[in-house]
Amino acid sequence: MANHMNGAKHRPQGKSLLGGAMIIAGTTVGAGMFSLPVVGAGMWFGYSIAMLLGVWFCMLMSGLLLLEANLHFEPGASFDTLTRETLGQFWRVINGVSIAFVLYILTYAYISGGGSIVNHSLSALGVTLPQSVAGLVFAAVLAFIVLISTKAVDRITTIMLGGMVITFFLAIGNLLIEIDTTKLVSPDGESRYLPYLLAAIPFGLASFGYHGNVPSLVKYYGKDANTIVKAIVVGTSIALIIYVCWLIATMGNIPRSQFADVIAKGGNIGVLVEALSGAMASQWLNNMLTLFANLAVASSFLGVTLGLFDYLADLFGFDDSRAGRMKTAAITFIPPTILGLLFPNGFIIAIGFAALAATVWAVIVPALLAYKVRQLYPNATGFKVPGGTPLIVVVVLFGMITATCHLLAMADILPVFK
Ligand SMILES: N[C@@H](Cc1ccccc1)C(=O)O
Repeated sequence: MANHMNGAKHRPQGKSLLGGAMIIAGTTVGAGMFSLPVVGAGMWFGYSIAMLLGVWFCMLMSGLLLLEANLHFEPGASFDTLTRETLGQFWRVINGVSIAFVLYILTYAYISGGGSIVNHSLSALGVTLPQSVAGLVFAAVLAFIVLISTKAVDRITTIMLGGMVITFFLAIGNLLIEIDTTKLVSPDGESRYLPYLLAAIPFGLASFGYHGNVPSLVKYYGKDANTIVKAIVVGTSIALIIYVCWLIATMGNIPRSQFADVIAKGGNIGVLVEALSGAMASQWLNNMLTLFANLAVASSFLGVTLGLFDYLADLFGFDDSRAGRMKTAAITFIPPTILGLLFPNGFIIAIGFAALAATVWAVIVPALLAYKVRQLYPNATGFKVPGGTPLIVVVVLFGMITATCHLLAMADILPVFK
């Protein structure tokens, strides 16, 4: 799920490392995860794992660079303040636009993915709906929760996270036991693998996005660099472990050639879960897997839209009265829902565009912020990410290469597995 930042404010004293790590892991693990086996099918397992490790490292470093810059400000200062005070108006605007874009496009991705998985669940009950209508129902129910209050979102996401942990271990645990290692190491289908890596990198980046929560952690823990660093390292490592298990479970059960089918059907969450269901003997575990997918998308939807809701309320100056919240809800939910009705299957495309915008505010801007604060405060003694300027260059290059990969794949210049 994403953006558990609002939950942080309500947490009582006694701030454990675990709480922060869960905020980061909860934000990181979300819809991006469901795109990984689909976009990784071309390069398959080994290269997918190598890509995840590389992306995890770069996204961890960019988060720590953001933290380094953030610690030069008072707790509570967020992206807007950081960019305004260090990089100036130009970057402030670019940054703000890219954040808003990511939140909106993710909301659309969740409506598309939510429609797909709700539809898959209903079909098991013998109910068939057009997918766009299923997306509308999914969005309407969850938007209502956001409209009620931040507290409602906080309570419900906590329950959902608990449900996710249980259903993940039941369903994936079983899939992990049943994997066929020959599927993992000697896949079927065409013999080209490595060229497909480039087009998949943006999806790895989106899956490891959590950076909106770094300022929230500084606000939550104060200037306790040590604990925040640990929370980010532990939180992103949990996500890495979950993704590796997820790739083993999917690629160890669905043959590579069958992924072409999943992709031809749009690669949406319901289609992937359906393909995975075929590999499961027990109907009960099958239901657990479906429930897990529903909860994962729903909790991400709540997290992201709450972030978008607060962002837009602040931007347009709408207050917290009933009328104010209705206005904010209208601009938060209506545009992505209309998009969901018009294009119910744009899930994978939306995650790709989310990654493109995230290269700006979650990768390049954090590196530039750290570079700038090091120039402004050369004698600072606080937390500093090791690696000096070379590491900053690596992170900026990673962002630029990922953005380029996405644009080239969109222009049909990079090979995409079909
Ligand atoms: N990592 C989140 C998406 C995300 C991207 C960027 C920032 C925050 C969240 C997901 O997989 O759903």
